[in-house]
Amino acid sequence: MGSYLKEAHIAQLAVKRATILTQKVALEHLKGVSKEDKSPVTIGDFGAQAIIINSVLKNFPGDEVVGEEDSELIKEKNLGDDILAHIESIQKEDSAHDNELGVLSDVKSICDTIDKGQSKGGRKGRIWALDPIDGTKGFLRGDQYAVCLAFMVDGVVQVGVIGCPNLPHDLGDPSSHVGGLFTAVRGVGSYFQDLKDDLIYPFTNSTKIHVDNSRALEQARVLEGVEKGHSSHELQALIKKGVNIQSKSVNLDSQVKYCALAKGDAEIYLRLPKDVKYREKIWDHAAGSLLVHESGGKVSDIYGNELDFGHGRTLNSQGVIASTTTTHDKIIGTIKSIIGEKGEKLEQYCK
Ligand SMILES: Nc1ncnc2c1ncn2[C@@H]1O[C@H](COP(=O)(O)O)[C@@H](OP(=O)(O)O)[C@H]1O
Ligand SMILES: [Mg+2]
Ligand SMILES: [Mg+2]
Ligand SMILES: [Mg+2]
Repeated sequence: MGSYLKEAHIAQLAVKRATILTQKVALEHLKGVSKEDKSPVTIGDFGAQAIIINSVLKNFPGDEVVGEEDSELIKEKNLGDDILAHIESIQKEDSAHDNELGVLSDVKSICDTIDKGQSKGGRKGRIWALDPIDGTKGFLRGDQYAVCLAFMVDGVVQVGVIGCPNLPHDLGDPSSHVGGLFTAVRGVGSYFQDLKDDLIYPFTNSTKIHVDNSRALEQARVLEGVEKGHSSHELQALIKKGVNIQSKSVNLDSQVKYCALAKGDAEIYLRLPKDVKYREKIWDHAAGSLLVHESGGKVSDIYGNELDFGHGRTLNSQGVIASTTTTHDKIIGTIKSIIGEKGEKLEQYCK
């Protein structure tokens, strides 16, 4: 099987166009509406999903898309004209790529395009997994968020592209430039480039990135989410204690955590379940997990099993541990020593 470089290039162009749209929304009006499950969604999520699905299906018309959002709230809350205005403004700015990405010019086609993201996923065929804004809560706070797109074949992620408009180039140096575009292609590697630089071909203007395996476990830099409802910070603290890591974690929203790990700015990303029944969405992890894999790291569920992206719209496993290869086994061993080999004691930490 060849490498999916054309898919990667279209994904990069589409993610970049969508990311710029989200930045404009962030500047102009940060307002969310509440979805059925009470989680927030914004004009930025809808606009980004429309742009990316339109671009993907223009180039690969037979493919399916598993996208997070649908158009119901656009109609209910009358958001269509606002979304259209943002899409038209970004298309005007990025018109050089209209031939490759296509354009959207009315509310009905925006809604129809967003609703093409309802694939059930699965183990067969060419399927894209899209999170138009991952970390919507971070986006609304003005913190980290990411635009995430993955391409899968027969349930295996082949390409992952993540736009991170607010991520410092060096996580340890807050004064460094912000804004990155991360790309992973299975068998080829993981790459980083400045979000503002031109995308001439997948890896022009970009740097190959690697995880940093040089630190001892006790010195490892740990990443966790910001939202206490999305992962168990209590269990994460116990695991850190168990492996003797004393430093404070860096809390970041979204898949920028995978990006920071992949480029060697951190060693461990802990995501322990807050709810034993919760199953992670594939769009929350598909792109990021390939990025870490291709940069030499390891990603698994909390028991050390590989994530299965062919199961459907969700994974059929609990939590995520992403880390350098040198630290992974010890973390999984420590988790099992706390929650039991099969998670017998997990429930007592999930309230
Ligand atoms: N109970 C839960 N457990 C784990 N993840 C959850 C969750 N409820 C929501 N999420 C997911 O957490 C994602 C954000 O991750 P993080 O906390 O690392 O920033 C959300 O993505 P969206 O913001 O795209 O909806 C959402 O899908
Ligand atoms: Mg959401
Ligand atoms: Mg998400
Ligand atoms: Mg989202």
